[in-house]
Amino acid sequence: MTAHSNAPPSAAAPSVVVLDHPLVQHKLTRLRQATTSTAGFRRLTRELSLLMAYEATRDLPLETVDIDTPLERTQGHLLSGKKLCLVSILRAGNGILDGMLDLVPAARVGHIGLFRDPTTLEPIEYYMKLPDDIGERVCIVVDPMLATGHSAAAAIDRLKTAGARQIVFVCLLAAPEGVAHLAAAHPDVKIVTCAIDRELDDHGYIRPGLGDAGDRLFGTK
Ligand SMILES: O=P(O)(O)OC[C@H]1O[C@H](OP(=O)(O)OP(=O)(O)O)[C@H](O)[C@@H]1O
Ligand SMILES: O=c1cc[nH]c(=O)[nH]1
Ligand SMILES: [Mg+2]
Repeated sequence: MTAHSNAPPSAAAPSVVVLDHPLVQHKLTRLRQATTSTAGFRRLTRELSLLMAYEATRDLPLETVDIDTPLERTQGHLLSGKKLCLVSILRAGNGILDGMLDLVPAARVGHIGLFRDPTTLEPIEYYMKLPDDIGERVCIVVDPMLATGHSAAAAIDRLKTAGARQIVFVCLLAAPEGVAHLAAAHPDVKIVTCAIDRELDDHGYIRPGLGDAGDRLFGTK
């Protein structure tokens, strides 16, 4: 996959990677369409998760190992002892989590439950469970939407308090405001997204966007 680094909207951003691959853009366009069914939305999210995982795991360290093929002894490369933790921001993050676990089934999983207060747009936490050894793991935080960026920043605050040191944030769609907020709050966190949209509207929705990711994933509206 070709990963394309756009100019970050904030000077504080160490890296924002927008996946401009044709497969990603095709699936994202289908996902945006209001006529896409709940089943279709879920399937597309899962497929996009695999493609995003490819970029999100790009910097994982490898170690060289000796192996035997059926023909000869050679050297190969395996993921090193530094282990992964996928962290889903509930509930919409679970749509991405499912796909990523297909690719890295041995990863540990953390959950942070947050919902946005519809009036203040501030995140309200209702749940958190993380592996004890989170500080020794590379954390990939997943949530389909980076809108104001407050949910992502709050979740990453909690992760860092719990000891996490290496964090990547993965979303389907980002607003410029969300990228700027997250980059300012956590300049060490790499952001991987399929697109940076035009703007946030007065209700904090990403435009043109795809609507409410949780409702579309779980059919709650
Ligand atoms: O960047 P922000 O402005 O904080 O908005 C993004 C958050 O909003 C959505 O969750 P929501 O609050 O709808 O909860 P849900 O996953 O339970 O639907 C989304 O999944 C993010 O977590
Ligand atoms: O556009 C948006 C913004 C926040 N949360 C969503 O699900 N969609
Ligand atoms: Mg929602």
